[in-house]
Amino acid sequence: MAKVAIVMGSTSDWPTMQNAAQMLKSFGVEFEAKVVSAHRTPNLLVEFAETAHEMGFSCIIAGAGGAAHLPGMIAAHTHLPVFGCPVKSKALNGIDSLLSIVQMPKGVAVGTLAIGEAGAANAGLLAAQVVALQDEAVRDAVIAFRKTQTETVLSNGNLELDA
Ligand SMILES: Nc1c(C(=O)O)ncn1[C@@H]1O[C@H](COP(=O)(O)O)[C@@H](O)[C@H]1O
Repeated sequence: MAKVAIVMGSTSDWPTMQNAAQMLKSFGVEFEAKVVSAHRTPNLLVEFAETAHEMGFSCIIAGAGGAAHLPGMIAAHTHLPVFGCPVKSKALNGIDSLLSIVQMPKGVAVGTLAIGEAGAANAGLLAAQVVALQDEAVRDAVIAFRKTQTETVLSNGNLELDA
């Protein structure tokens, strides 16, 4: 089965990026998660991105905060789809991360998600949808998830005042 890679700039991103991992796990999609940094481990980044397709990954989720060059640099070294997750930074609440990831130059694509946990979870969902193109069991799991979500919202009914 195709695997999904989750890479992040630091272990401090893991609480956010775990949301992507949990989403993949819920659909039965195999994943590997590790720290790779464009700034701190530049050689590892090139080695990882250049060989990711040989390792059986179907797409890559890359999360980083602050000067978040990781997703773009990964995308520069692979033909696999890359989903970028802006991690919420302490100083600028993730606006820096978002702007660093989203404004890629034409010709090198990163699909940018929302800042923080929701974005990371949606990156996991998108990656599962990529895997679902070739894998019926994952496709059925994604469809079931969406159906349950819709039913849950519809069953909420009318909202009442607390007091
Ligand atoms: N943005 C990047 C990159 C990169 O883009 O390569 N490498 C680490 N970082 C980010 O630095 C922040 C602080 O890292 P530390 O908590 O380790 O100091 C993290 O959010 C990480 O993603």
